[in-house]
Amino acid sequence: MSGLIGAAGGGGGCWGMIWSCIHPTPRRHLPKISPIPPHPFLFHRTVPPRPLFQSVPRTVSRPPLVVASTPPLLQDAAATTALFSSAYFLVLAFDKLTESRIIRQSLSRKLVHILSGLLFAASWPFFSDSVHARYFAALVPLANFFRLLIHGLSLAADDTLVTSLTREGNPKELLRGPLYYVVVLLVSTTVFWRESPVGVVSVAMMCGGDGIADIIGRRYGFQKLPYNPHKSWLGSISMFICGSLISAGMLYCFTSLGCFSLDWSSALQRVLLVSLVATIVESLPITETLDDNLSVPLASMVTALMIFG
Ligand SMILES: Nc1ccn([C@@H]2O[C@H](COP(=O)(O)OP(=O)(O)OP(=O)(O)O)[C@@H](O)[C@H]2O)c(=O)n1
Ligand SMILES: C/C(=C\CO)CCC[C@H](C)CCC[C@H](C)CCCC(C)C
Repeated sequence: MSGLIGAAGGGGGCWGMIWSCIHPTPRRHLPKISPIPPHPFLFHRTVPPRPLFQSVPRTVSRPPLVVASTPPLLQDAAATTALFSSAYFLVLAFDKLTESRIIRQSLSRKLVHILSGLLFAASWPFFSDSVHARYFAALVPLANFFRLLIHGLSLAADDTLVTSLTREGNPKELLRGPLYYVVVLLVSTTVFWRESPVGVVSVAMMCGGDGIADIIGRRYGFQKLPYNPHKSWLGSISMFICGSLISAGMLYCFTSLGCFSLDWSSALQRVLLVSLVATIVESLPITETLDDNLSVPLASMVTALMIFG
C-alpha cells in the first residue's frame, strides 16, 4: 500500500517534481483502494490480490500539469495546436537531415517512429482533466491518418512525408506501417488515455521497443534468429530491454503525476512480461501478413489488459 501511496502521491521522478511544485497532494487525500477481485483466469489466489493499478478518481487526482485557472477548452486547444506543429516540424526536420545526407533514410524513418509516438504519449498529462481532453489529443493522429491516406493514394504530393517516412520513397508505403502506427496511437488515446497503463505501455513497446530493435538489429544483428532469418538475437534483446525501460519510465512519470497508481512491488514484473510477449511476437516471421506496427501494440495491449486489468 505504501508503494501505491508513494507513486500516486507524486513521490518523485520528473513529473513528480513538477507535480509536487504545483499540487502537493497530502497523502491523506489519496483514495482508499479496495482490493480488486481475483483475476478471472490469472493469478488465482484465495486472498484478494493487491490492486495492480487504480485510476485515481478525479475527486482526488488533480489534473496533471493544469495551469491555474485555465479553462479546460483553452488548455486542450493549446496542447492540440502544439502537438500539430510539433508533429509537422519533427517530420520536416528529419526530411532535411535525410536530404542533406546527415542521416540515412532508414535511420530517419526509425527515429521518427520512435520519437513521434513517445512524445505524443508524453504530452497527454498536458491536457486538461475534461472528459473531452482525450478527443482533442486524438485529433492529431486522426489528422495524420488522413494525411497519410491522401499522400499514400497519391491524391496529393508531399515529398517531405515520403522522404522521411518511407523505405524506398514509394508513397504507397505510407499506407502500411505509418498508417497502422497512427491508428494505434488513435486507439491508445481514445480507449486507454492516461487513466490506464495499457495505452502507455503499448505505445512504448511499439515506438521505443520496436524502433530500437530495428536500429540495433539492422546495424549489429549478425546472429539471426533460428526461426526468422530477417530478425536477430541482438535486435530482439534490445527490444526487450529498451522496451521494458521505456515502459517503466513512462509509467513512473504517469504515476508520479497522479494519472493512475500502480502497485510497484509487482508492476515491474508485469512490465517485463508485456515486453517479453511483445518481443516474441515481433520476432515471429509474420511481418508480411501482420505488420509489426499492429502485432507489437496488439500483443502489448492484450497482455497488459490481462495482467494490469
Ligand atoms: N528483432 C529484430 C528486429 C529488427 N531487426 C533488424 O531491423 C530490420 C527492420 O526490422 P523490422 O522490424 O522488420 O522493421 P520494419 O518496421 O519492417 O521496417 P520498416 O520500419 O523499414 O518498415 C530487420 O530487417 C533487421 O535487420 C533485427 O535484426 N531484429
Ligand atoms: C515512420 C513511422 C511509422 C512506421 O513505422 C512514424 C509515422 C509518424 C506519423 C506520420 C506522425 C505521427 C504524429 C503523432 C500523431 C504526433 C506526434 C507529436 C509529437 C509531439 C512530435
